[in-house]
Amino acid sequence: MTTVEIRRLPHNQDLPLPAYETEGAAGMDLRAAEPVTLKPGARHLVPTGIAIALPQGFEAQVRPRSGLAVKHGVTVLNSPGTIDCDYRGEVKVPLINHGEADFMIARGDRIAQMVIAPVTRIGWQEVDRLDETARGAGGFGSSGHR
Ligand SMILES: O=c1ccn([C@H]2C[C@H](O)[C@@H](COP(=O)(O)OP(=O)(O)OP(=O)(O)O)O2)c(=O)[nH]1
Ligand SMILES: [Mg+2]
Repeated sequence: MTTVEIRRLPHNQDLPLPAYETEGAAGMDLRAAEPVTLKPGARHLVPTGIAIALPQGFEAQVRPRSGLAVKHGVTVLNSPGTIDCDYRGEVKVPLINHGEADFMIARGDRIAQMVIAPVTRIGWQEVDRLDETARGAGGFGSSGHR
């Protein structure tokens, strides 16, 4: 198992660290480090009270929790958010309330999830012509929808 350094920030000496909630969970749930009420249509950058140092070759993706989306219309605005491996600031979650009711977040609530994923970095080889394929330039529904 890969071990990753994590730091609790001064305003968070008490919240549980992000954790896998089940044995097969892909993501670790992130908790709000401060309470906030999201009015319908409102967005807010919610602090999580943690900072991490991912090893080179990894990223963390900040993704919505489906329960919040389905039940309340609350989702991660920039989903999937990208935490770069050289970022040492606080992990924050830009939430938006697409629902019709106020959404109350208490300190410690699980508001999103973070999936650690490998990253491939590439270099470009600029060319005048790309190889030919069956698809060619077809896209955006070119193959139909049935
Ligand atoms: O949901 C997110 C997305 C990003 N970040 C942090 C970590 C990431 O490494 C940094 C920059 O994110 P991104 O590259 O998506 O934002 P940007 O608008 O391109 O800012 P920058 O110019 O700082 O790269 O912000 C978060 O805490 N939460
Ligand atoms: Mg960026």
